[in-house]
Amino acid sequence: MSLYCGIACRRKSFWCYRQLSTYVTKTRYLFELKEDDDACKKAQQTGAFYLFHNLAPLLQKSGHQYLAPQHSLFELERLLGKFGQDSQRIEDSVLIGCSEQQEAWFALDLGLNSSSSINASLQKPEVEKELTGSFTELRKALYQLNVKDASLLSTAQALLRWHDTHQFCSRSGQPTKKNMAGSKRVCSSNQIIYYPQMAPVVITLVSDGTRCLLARQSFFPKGMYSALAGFCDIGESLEETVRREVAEEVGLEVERLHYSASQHWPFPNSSLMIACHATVKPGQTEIRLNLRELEAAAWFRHDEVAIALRRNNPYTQQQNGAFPFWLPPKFAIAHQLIKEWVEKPIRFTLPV
Ligand SMILES: NC(=O)C1=CN([C@@H]2O[C@H](COP(=O)(O)OP(=O)(O)OC[C@H]3O[C@@H](n4cnc5c(N)ncnc54)[C@H](O)[C@@H]3O)[C@@H](O)[C@H]2O)C=CC1
Ligand SMILES: [Mg+2]
Repeated sequence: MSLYCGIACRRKSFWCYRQLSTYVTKTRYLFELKEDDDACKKAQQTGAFYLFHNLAPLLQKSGHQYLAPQHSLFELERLLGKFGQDSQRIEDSVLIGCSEQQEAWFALDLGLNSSSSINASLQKPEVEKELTGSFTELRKALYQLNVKDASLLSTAQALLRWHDTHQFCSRSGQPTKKNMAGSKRVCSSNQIIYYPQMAPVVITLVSDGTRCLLARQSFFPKGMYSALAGFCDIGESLEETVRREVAEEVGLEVERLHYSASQHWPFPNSSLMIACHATVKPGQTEIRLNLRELEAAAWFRHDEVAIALRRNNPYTQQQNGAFPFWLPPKFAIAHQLIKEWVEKPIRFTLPV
C-alpha cells in the first residue's frame, strides 16, 4: 500500500477508509496539510485557531485552571477586521495538530510583527478585552492547563518562536517564506529549505541504589530540586552526554543507564528532553559540585522524595523562613522520572 493510499482512498471510497485506524487517518491528514498548501488553506476554513501575543497564549481563567479558547476562521477574520487588519495575516498561522474528526488546529501570534510586514502588531489590552481572556506567560500557566492544552500550546509556542527567528536565510540574507502549515521555510533566492529545530537535552536521575541525586540551579524557584539536565554536544551519543553531564555537574561516574521517556520542552528554546535513569559506581558517591552550573546537589532518601512528590503547594514558606523541598510539577518530565524511581525498581539495561 503506498503512503498516499489512505488519503486518496478516503476521498474515493468509504470501504478503504475503514481499513485505517483513527490515529493513522489523522496522521495522514496532517501529513497532507503539511505537504499541500491548498489543502492546508482549505482546512483553515473549518479549523480552530489558538491565539498568542508575543508568544504568550490567550487563556481564560476558570477556578484554579486555565482554559485555552479556540476561535473559528470567521471569528478571527471579524477580529482582524475590527482592528483594521487584513485577513492575509492568517497566513502567518502554523498548523499544530488536529482532532480525531479532522478539525485542524492552528496557532497565530497577533503581537509579533508579521513576516509579510504589512501587518503591525495588535494592541494587547484591546484584544484581551475583545476576546475576554488574557495573554499569559506560558511558563507560568503550564501547570494549570490540562495535559492536552499544555502540550498543544508548547508546540505552538515553539513553532511560532522558530518562525519569528528564522525569517532570513543564513546563507543569502534574503527573506525566507513559510509554507502554509508552517512546517518549513524556503529561501526566496536559493531555495534552501529550513525545518524547525529542537536541541536534544538529556535529563538524568542518578541513583546509588537506595538514594537519588537531585540538584538545583540558582534561578529555580526556592526549594525546588530536579534531576540533572544538559544539552548534547555535537557528535555525542545520548550515553556519552549522560556520562559527561553527570561528571561535569556533580563529579560522579555513571555506571549503567536506562532510557525512560522523552518530552518536547519549549523553554527557553525548543528542546527534546530525553529522560534516563542512571546508577553510579558503588562506593563512589561523593558529590563534587560544579558551581558554574549548579547552586546545590544532594542525595535524597526514598521516603523524602515520596513525600516531596505529594506536595501541592510548594511555594508556601515555612514559619522558620525556609522553603520546603519540592519537585517539578506533573507536566515536566523530571517529575515523571522521579515518580518512576519512587514507584518501581528500575532495570538498568545500558552500560555506558
Ligand atoms: N522538562 C523538564 O523536566 C526539565 C527541563 N530542563 C531544561 O533542560 C535544559 C538544559 O538544562 P541545563 O542544565 O540548562 O543545560 P546544561 O547543563 O547543558 O547547561 C546550559 C549551558 O549549556 C550551554 N549550551 C550548550 N548547548 C546549548 C543549546 N543548544 N542551547 C542553550 N545552551 C546550550 C550554554 O552555555 C548554557 O549556559 C534547560 O533549557 C531546561 O529548561 C531542565 C530540567 C527539567
Ligand atoms: Mg545542567
